Amino acid sequence: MPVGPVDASKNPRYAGFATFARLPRLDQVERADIAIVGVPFDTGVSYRPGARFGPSHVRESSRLLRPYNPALDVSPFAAAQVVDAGDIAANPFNINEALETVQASALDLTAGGTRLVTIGGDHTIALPLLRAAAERHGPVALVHFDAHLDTWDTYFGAEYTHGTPFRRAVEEGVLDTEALCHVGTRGPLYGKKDLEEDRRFGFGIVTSSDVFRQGVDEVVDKIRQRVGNRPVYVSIDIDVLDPAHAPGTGTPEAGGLTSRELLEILRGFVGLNLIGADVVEVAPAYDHAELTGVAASHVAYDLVSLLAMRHGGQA
Ligand SMILES: N=C(N)NCCCC(=O)O
Ligand SMILES: [Zn+2]
Ligand SMILES: [Zn+2]
Repeated sequence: MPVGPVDASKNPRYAGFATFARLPRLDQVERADIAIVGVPFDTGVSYRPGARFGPSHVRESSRLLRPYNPALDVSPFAAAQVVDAGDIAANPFNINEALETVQASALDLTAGGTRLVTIGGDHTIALPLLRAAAERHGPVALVHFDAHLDTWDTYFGAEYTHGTPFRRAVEEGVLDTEALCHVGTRGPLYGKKDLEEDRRFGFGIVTSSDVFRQGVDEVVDKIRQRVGNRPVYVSIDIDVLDPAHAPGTGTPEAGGLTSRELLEILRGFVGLNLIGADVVEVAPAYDHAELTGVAASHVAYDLVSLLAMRHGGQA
């Protein structure tokens, strides 16, 4: 029997230490099927800093999560042993070293087959997480939810930033270039070339406007066709949501998805071969009333649910 969260009917949910969803810590259980891990790192940002405080904010905002997920008909914390593995201590003054630490820690945590849902941190951290995923599964498919492409080349000559992880990932061969998709893209670019290069790397794009005009079902069909049954990693930059739904982020763009649209698309992923995921770019200093924290915690909860369904043989 998995060790579940603290019972909110016996211990008020606002009391005690904030682990994700009030789950046990990794060191309190014998083994974990799914682990939430934080990466408080934001040295890769190009605009507002503060995503280093994302993991603790998302944990605080996850206290109200309940054990049964009706949208997916699963009790994720009963179907699998889910834990909070704490934070990876990434060096804030040396990006290369931070990337190595994140990659090594992700490999460590997944050694016994544990699946990871990582809370950022800025988007730079997707690169070492994808490197670790590829070491375990070979080049992986990617569904990338974001206002931005994040396939730019360099900023101020720097290769490893939050605007460049997926270009580096393609160059390094950790992605399956037959099965790459951005979802929610919008906003001004540096030039048309950004889109041409992105297409050359193999990405398909479902823009934020496509989600609005075509609707969730058609978008889910397109993504599923592209991914098939390949091992797939899902990377969610919270700025894929409209700033009205997620103001607490570093590079906000108008015209984004609603949290309902994002959750509905994720719920269309039942049966995909999901091997890991992240939720990044939550910067609490710009949040209001935990809007962004709550959105991110619910998105992480649905990702955990999808992984738990696979673990429990439900999907
Ligand atoms: N990954 C995020 N959130 N933003 C990338 C923005 C890159 C830029 O400043 O052009
Ligand atoms: Zn973004
Ligand atoms: Zn991003």
